[in-house]
Amino acid sequence: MAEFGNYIQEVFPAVFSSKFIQHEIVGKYSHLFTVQGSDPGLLPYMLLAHMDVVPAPPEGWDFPPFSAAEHEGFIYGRGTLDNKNSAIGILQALEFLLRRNYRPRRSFYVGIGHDEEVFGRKGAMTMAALLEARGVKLSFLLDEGSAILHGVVAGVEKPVAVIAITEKGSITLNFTVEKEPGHSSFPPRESSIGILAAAMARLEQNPLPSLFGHGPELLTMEHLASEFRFPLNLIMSNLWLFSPIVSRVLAWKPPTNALIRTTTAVTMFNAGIKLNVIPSSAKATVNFRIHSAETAAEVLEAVRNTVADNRVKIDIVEAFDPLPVSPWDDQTFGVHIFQRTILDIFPDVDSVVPGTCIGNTDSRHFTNVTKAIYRFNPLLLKSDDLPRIHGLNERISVESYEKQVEFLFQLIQNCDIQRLPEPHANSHEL
Ligand SMILES: CCCCCCCC/C=C\CCCCCCCC(=O)NCC(=O)O
Ligand SMILES: [Zn+2]
Ligand SMILES: [Zn+2]
Repeated sequence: MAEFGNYIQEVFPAVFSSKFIQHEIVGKYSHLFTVQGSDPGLLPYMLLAHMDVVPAPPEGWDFPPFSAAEHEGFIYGRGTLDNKNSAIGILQALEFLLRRNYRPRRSFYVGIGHDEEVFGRKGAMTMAALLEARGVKLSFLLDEGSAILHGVVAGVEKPVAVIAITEKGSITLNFTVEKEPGHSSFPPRESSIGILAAAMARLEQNPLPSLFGHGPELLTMEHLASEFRFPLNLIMSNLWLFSPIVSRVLAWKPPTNALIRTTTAVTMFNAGIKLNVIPSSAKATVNFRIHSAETAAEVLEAVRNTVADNRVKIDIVEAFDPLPVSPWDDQTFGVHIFQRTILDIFPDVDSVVPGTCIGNTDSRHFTNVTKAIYRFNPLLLKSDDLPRIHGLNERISVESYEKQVEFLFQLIQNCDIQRLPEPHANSHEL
């Protein structure tokens, strides 16, 4: 982490030597930049990213996950999509602007967290507390969490920019079964492993119900309606009638299933120490991502009812409710800026629609400094790209990275325009 700090100082000299940029190290390794605009009357905004990554076992990768190998126009490596692309992309865009002697009118903050993948407690939380203590109010905050999607939603053929206006809640539970250990030659009828495995199977086989129509996914589908061909466009425009069918279609694929319900993911399972010893305990961890219309307490209650076995002890690792919904209308400065900048840099994007971030981001710690939190990575993602995030062969194309830098370069300048002209393509809707 410290080395990364040295690296950015070396490769972005204009950022680190600018008279109007203050750089602070927060929570030991995170970076907070305050870019002082020339007009102090304008409300500042914030660009957020993170430098930490999830682990990457080398097996199964075409190129070593920490090599940044370039092959056929793609850079392979853990973090290329989540979220070194934003961390480096923001600084790269700022460096380019400074080298052209650009002085922003509107102040802004750049936050690069170092512990997003472990809840952002030291990085993002401390940066947010610092801003709050300084009395900062942001006009908007932009973080990772959604993208330009192409071929991800069944029936939508053109690329659509989905800007997440909220993110799901989360509850992680540890499940433990304790039993008397002993010799495997005279085993008990049920082992701790068998009891726990059965409980996990019940959780997987009884997913939480679809809540389609009770959260912001309804808004997403309404905004996407015109992207579907006949008769799907009619169906999407009349969700009051067709929502049960739409809900079933969305449930087919994991990324859209995640939009309509609280998801259940068994992520860790441990038991046993030797082949001829009955294990004394078995442990599992399950991560639930909570739909906007549900709370962590409700999910816990539903889980207890499904497990329905007192021998399975349940402990909460972490829990938080879904995040508030940010404004989505063309009077909102950030929304206007995103729409305009997407039109400038991605002319093939057919619609800009509000969505839900199905994962969690550092932005959730900033609710006290702004109500306008948006999660959007200016990257084109196809269905085949989604499993690479936290998975194998994570990669970004050189072209996509360049586009990301262009988007940020343009966004910073668009934020300084006194009165943004009307967007030039009226097929794009908000
Ligand atoms: C009509 C919209 C369909 C939505 C389909 C899903 C689109 C997926 C787009 C982007 C990928 C989501 C990544 C979420 C970012 C999460 C960052 C992260 O890893 N945080 C930690 C965590 O959540 O555990
Ligand atoms: Zn991330
Ligand atoms: Zn991640």
